Amino acid sequence: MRVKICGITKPEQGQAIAQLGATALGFICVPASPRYITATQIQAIVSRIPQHFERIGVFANTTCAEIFQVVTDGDLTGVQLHGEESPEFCTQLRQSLPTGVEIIKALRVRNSQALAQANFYVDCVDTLLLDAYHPQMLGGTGKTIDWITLQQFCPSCPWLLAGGLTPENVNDALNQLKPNGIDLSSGVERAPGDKDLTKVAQLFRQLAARKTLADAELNSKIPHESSARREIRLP
Ligand SMILES: O=C(O)c1ccccc1N[C@@H]1O[C@H](COP(=O)(O)O)[C@@H](O)[C@H]1O
Repeated sequence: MRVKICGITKPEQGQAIAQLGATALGFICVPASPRYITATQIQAIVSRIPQHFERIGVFANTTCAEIFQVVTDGDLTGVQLHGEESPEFCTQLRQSLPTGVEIIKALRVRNSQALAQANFYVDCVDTLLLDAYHPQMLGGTGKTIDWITLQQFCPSCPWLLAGGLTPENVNDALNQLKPNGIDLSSGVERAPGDKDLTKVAQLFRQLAARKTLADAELNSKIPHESSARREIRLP
């Protein structure tokens, strides 16, 4: 499962979070956010992590030219659109970005009708992300979505769950939903932009324990297959 830790502002924290098990690091490129950093600051962080980690820039209601510049200067592998970007804008952005750059469209879920919007985006983005709705803030709110309303959500492209996830509630969320990945920001912070590495480590311990349990359950369900595999290996 993809695990994106977002709102990173400090090189040493980016490095530590990658080592702890994140698959993606997120950088806030929205000037109004307390987690905002420039392309030069992003570059300083990503230069310290191996190339296989995903590096996602979060934008809201800006231009294709601005996004292109930050992607290039910051050496990003993907962009997350967190504002009111239309499907047409996503299509236009695809044409202006280098090939292979992932486009993630965030939908801020106010009610179940908001999920219907997903249909308009599935053909022009790579991935959807669901975040909680807040009347004054675009993201990083720490508010959870009412997960029950997402139980029928099954878009034809991969999707990430965001919104108020913490090491304490992530198990509950993943017991109810099966996203392709999760995205955490304020739930693993001491203050905006200052990640709490103890909480990040706690998160990855929870996820590892879940995986061990799931693997054990799977193995107990296929005893014949595993003994057949053992027999094949015998001389
Ligand atoms: O984090 C921000 O400051 C931010 C600003 C503008 C747009 C998006 C932002 N963050 C995104 O919000 C979600 C959820 O955050 P949280 O876990 O509830 O704190 C996450 O995808 C961030 O990328």
